[in-house]
Amino acid sequence: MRIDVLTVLPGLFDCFLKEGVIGKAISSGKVEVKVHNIRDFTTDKHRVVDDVPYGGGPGMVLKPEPIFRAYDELTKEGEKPYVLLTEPWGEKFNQEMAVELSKKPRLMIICGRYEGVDERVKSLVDREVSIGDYVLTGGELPAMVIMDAVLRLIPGVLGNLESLRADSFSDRGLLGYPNYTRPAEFRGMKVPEVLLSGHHKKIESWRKEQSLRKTLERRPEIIENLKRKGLLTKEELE
Ligand SMILES: Nc1cc(-c2ccc3ccn(Cc4ccccc4)c3c2)n[nH]1
Repeated sequence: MRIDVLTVLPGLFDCFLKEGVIGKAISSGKVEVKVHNIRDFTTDKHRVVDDVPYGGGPGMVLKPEPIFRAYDELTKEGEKPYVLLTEPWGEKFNQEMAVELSKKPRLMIICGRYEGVDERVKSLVDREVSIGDYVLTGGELPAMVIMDAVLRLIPGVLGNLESLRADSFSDRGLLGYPNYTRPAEFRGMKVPEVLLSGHHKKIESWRKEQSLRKTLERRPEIIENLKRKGLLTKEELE
């Protein structure tokens, strides 16, 4: 997969693209992520990317020209990207959308700043995406959240963990099961016996039951959603 990011703050992505699972996926060439400074697509001496809003009002708006110039330049050759615009009030990002986006060969993520982008930029956009009902200062963190959730789903990015997670609950949006590691008892808190039993079938069913129970308690709508889509097995429904 290739992702092109358009932003006026490219430096925000430096650590994200170097560290951890994402950093390894990029350095190994499993995925390609290019961050482009919108300012590099201006033509004036002062490299202006924003302007005051028509009709008055506070703050500044990102001008359409530099963004369109970047889009034209970056789509001259190769497959057309599926274009996302991060927005405070876009479609809510979730695991289902992450799975869908992970199947696209190429993404472009336009990151707004200030009061947002000129409305005409949305003629380039396939999906306006919000990462939650809270207001951030710009679209870069949402872009990193989306890339993190999408890139970890690319085959080979999670390495050998991926196969072990083949039927991963989290990819159906179920909440995770409790994790424990040594010591077996810590400040009087013991690790559940089943996890020390070495009985893999029992451990697997305990974990599945924990995940379903936690999801039913905290996010019953996820269970209803999976039931409606027929994505819960018969034994999971019992
Ligand atoms: N989930 C989520 C996404 C964003 C987001 C995304 C892009 C931009 C571009 C500018 N801002 C700041 C802004 C604040 C208020 C009104 C309009 C714009 C952004 C915020 N906030 N929260």
